Amino acid sequence: MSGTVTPMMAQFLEIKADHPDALLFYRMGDFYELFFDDAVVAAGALDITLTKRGKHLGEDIAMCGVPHHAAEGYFLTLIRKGHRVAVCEQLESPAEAKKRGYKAVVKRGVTRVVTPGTLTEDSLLDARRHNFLAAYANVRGAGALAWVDISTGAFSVLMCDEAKLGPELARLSPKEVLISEASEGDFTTIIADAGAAVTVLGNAAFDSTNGEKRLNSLYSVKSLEGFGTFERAEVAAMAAVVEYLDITQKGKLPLLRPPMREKREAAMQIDASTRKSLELTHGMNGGRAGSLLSVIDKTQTAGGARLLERRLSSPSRDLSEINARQDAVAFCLEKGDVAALLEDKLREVPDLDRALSRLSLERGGPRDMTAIRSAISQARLIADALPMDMPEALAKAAQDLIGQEPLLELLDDALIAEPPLLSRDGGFIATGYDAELDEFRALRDEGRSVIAALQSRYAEQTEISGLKVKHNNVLGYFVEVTATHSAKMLAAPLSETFIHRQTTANQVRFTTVELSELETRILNAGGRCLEIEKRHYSRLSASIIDQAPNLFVLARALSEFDLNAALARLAREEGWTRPSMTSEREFLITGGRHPVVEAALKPSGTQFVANDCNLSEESIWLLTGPNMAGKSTYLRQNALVAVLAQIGAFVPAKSATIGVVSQIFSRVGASDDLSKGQSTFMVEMVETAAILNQADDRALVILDEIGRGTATYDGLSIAWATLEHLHDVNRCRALFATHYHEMTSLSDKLDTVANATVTVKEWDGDVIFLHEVKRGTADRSYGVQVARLAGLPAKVVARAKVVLEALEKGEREGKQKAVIDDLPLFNATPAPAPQKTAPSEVEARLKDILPDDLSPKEALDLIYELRGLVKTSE
Ligand SMILES: Nc1ncnc2c1ncn2[C@@H]1O[C@H](COP(=O)(O)OP(=O)(O)OP(=O)(O)O)[C@@H](O)[C@H]1O
Repeated sequence: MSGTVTPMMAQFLEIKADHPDALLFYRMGDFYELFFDDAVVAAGALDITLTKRGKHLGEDIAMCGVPHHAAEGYFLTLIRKGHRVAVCEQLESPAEAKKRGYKAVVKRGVTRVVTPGTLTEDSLLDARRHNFLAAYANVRGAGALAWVDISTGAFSVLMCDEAKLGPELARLSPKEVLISEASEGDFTTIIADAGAAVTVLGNAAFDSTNGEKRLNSLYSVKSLEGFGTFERAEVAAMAAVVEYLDITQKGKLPLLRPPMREKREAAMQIDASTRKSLELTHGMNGGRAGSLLSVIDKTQTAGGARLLERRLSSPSRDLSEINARQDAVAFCLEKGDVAALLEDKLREVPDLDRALSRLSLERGGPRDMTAIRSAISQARLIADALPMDMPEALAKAAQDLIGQEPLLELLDDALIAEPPLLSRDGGFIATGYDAELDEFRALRDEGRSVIAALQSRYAEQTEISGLKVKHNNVLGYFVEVTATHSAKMLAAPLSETFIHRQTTANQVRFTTVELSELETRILNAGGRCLEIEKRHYSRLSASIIDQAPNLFVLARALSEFDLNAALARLAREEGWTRPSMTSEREFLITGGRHPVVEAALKPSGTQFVANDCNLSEESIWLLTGPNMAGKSTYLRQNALVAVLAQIGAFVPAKSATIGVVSQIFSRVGASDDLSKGQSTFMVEMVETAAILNQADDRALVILDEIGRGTATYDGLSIAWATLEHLHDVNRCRALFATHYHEMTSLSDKLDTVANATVTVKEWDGDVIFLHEVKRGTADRSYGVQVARLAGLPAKVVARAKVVLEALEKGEREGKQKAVIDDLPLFNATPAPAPQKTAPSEVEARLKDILPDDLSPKEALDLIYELRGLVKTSE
């Protein structure tokens, strides 16, 4: 048999051939099975047992499987590990297949390809984050990036040249990026660096002419002009996204909203490394923890949380937009009762966007419909409770909250309060909605009580009290008695009513004409109920999808209210203030704080020390100060204040006046990028170069210890020249922290450079950090003292002090090298460990004395006594 291929295996191989790059989950009854190499890979990745099933061309076929009801979790694990999954379902029942012939194989086909960018299930998604699928297209040198969140339908596109691709991907953090075969080599690294999966599509998917046709038919328009004027590259990128959705969703396209054309000039520019170092939406470990987002997110709904993430990823630089957003937050803050009511109602709002998209992909259920119902009804309640005089942004959103009353009424009438998850088993349509359905339901349910009545009648008639009417899938309904009653049942007169069906070891089973008729009626009623409910489900689904564009707008309005109420709560709870925004180049912050560091200090009861910053007059501050004093914290807190101000939030400060910031650059801390073959110093220089080449006069630049990764004089020279360049060429606002005290003299030469320092106190040889930023320069670095606090062995600290003193003396006298040569050699023998000795006689005697009780005479006597003791021990 080794050379033959079973019909089922032939079917498997045919389907697999169409999906070579995905793990094929092949449905067999209640399981998904994987075969051959797929099985080996999946068993390893999922840590499940690898078995064998038959042979193919003489070789064992490797196999593993997972139960279908638990499959989602396995999909997620595989996707997280970088795999793609093709889900192959049975397209007919085994009974249907049998009709075609005894050996016919059940028809199967791939219904969906699960990839990182195309997830829709709540269980596979983080509700509070977007899950973007992006495509990058390049048409005759012009680049464009399109991205979609298929779980919400939001679709955007942006002209984006190659140099800007990295920063844009860092902003969006998509899960998957599509590129064409032709550009495969060029962008793979940039995409992988952004943490996204790279998916390569044939060049045809990026064809802009066919793409335009595809998009026109998707949106049922003659031309895309109604949505904006799109460049060829933009059309190509959008078309690739749509093509890919078509492939992975097997023709069931999600509800895509009309594409939004983003303009780069509208948003504050933040590059990838700045985003990372400021930890805006992701902490250092890549998750939400430790990020600014995690500290400021007080939203009640998943949609609100996603809107906040979106805003924080691209703060605005449009003054009127920023002011309008701040007006909305200020309103919620002033009208505390309105905000409280909003929050109260919003708490009940489910994830409308995602429910809607699941319904459109036919992956939804009755609970998605009730989610939509309760979102609409909460929106209505909110709209009714809102006052008339609201700021523009809220007034506009309030209008979008209403208008869905007919749909609400329909869903209210049609659906029960708490329906089941799946539509498959029915039971979600409300009683009284459809008279025919109610009738069949009564018959179905009544059938059960009729069966019970029949059972007691038969028990009486046969005088067999243990007689039961049961049901199984083979016989349907049947009468069952134990074998002891078999003779009685098989003889007249009972045999005239009870027709023998089956004898098992202990039981005998019968049917009756009456029972068969009843069975048919009951079964039909159940089937009819399901049929009717299914029809209603499709109708309701269509009514909802018909309203999808308006529902997306409604969802957006709810998110807007949520976000503003949340930002107001944040301002109230944390005592934040409204920044005053201008179109000039001011930057004046009093009592500024770092929200994340402050939150981290809170549990220990440590007070965060607030600090001022004024770049309005001298636009560059050169900050010196000891290690650990709080320089990096100070630098970042000022950048974060600017970011928060421009998303429309209030800021952690007593007061703030900020001229709108166009770009933020932050070069803080150092890390190797060994994957790119770059050393710490190299990474630092690449990032510094980017800043010096790009920062404009409205930028805010933060540079922390530039040049520390190389020899002292090289580092100092680079830092010096960098500062001069920022001052002369970039003319931006900047905070520059350094340990090179020599640089403080630059403030005398450059008119807009000021010196500032973070203060410390020295106490008994130790440093005490005051974390206060003042104008002026630091006198020393205190590096050695800080090292001591870190637990460096005492001997090393002592030695370091000696070397430091010698070096400082040498520098003063201009003969550094000679002094180093003169230093006594480091004594490498370890210091003897301090020994614990028993107290001496003198110490023991002293311990017993109470000095206050001694008269002068007794004290003198004691001295003689002690002296005597010392003598004896000598
Ligand atoms: N304003 C502040 N108020 C209270 N604590 C602060 C403040 N600023 C910083 N700290 C505390 O001091 C620690 C060190 O701060 P930071 O890393 O900013 O110092 P640094 O001067 O940049 O140090 P280094 O020069 O060694 O990099 C912080 O983790 C925080 O706990």
